[in-house]
Amino acid sequence: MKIALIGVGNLGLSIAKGLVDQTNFDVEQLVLTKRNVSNLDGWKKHPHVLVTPSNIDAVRASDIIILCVQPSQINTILNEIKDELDEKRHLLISTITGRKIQDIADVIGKKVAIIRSMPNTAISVRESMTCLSTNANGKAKIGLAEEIFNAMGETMVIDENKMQAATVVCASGIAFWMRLIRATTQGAIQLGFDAPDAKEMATQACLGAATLLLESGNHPEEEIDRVTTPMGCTISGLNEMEHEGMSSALIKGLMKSYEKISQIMIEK
Ligand SMILES: NC(=O)C1=CN([C@@H]2O[C@H](COP(=O)(O)OP(=O)(O)OC[C@H]3O[C@@H](n4cnc5c(N)ncnc54)[C@H](O)[C@@H]3O)[C@@H](O)[C@H]2O)C=CC1
Ligand SMILES: O=C(O)[C@@H]1CCC=N1
Repeated sequence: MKIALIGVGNLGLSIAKGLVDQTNFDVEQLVLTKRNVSNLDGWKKHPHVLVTPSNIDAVRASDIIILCVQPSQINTILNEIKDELDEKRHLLISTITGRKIQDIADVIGKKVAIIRSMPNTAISVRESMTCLSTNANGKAKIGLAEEIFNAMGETMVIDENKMQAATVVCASGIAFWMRLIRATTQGAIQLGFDAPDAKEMATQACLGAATLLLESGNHPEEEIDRVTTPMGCTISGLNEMEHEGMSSALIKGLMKSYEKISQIMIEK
């Protein structure tokens, strides 16, 4: 595959790392673009990686173009590359929050296959939960998008009208989990562990909980029932957390993030 990543910032770099480390398919060429490429020098040592400030050169050299710029930057990029896009050759994959497939199609004015994706930065370690949507023009290439993102985690094809919700749960979601891990780390330090040990304990406990749910297929509450010994310490702690609004705070946070995406959608 010949892939271009347009705008390699936080997410683009994570995808680049995931792509060069995955072993499911060959990346014949990976082109990375950014306005100022000076801090991408390390990537030049990778075989098959090309670094350039030219989005047009990247499109010319690639079949699959992954757009990773901020929502406010996307129209500038689309106007810059649209004349180079070929309806038969190119697959355009957007990671842009709050920008619909139709918004992109309207700017480029061609029937290029467009797929909207929502990965998270754990794509760098091939553990992303990536949601994908497409419209009629992209249908034939959804399998290709699944192949790409399945090599770097799990994928789910969803209706585009659920993409905002998926952004909050899966992409913002890993930040929410990390904040919970940090809070657990702080608690463990207060209980006497040094910071590195506290972080390792909190992180592995989190990984264990997630793996248990994924592998068993059980509902979280079923597994919680196995941990909460009657009159024990776990239920005392859990109930105290609920009195302080833990579940409510998380749900309210998800709703607030969702509302913010609606605002980003208006600010085109
Ligand atoms: N950061 C994350 O965890 C996730 C981000 N997203 C979406 O991905 C997109 C990028 O987000 P981030 O990586 O966080 O932003 P970022 O600001 O870190 O990266 C954007 C990059 O685009 C580059 N850029 C700007 N104008 C350019 C141009 N004309 N040509 C080439 N490169 C240009 C910037 O230099 C920067 O490196 C956003 O639309 C965001 O909503 C989606 C899922 C997760
Ligand atoms: O915070 C943001 O707007 C982007 C989208 C999801 C993760 N980062």
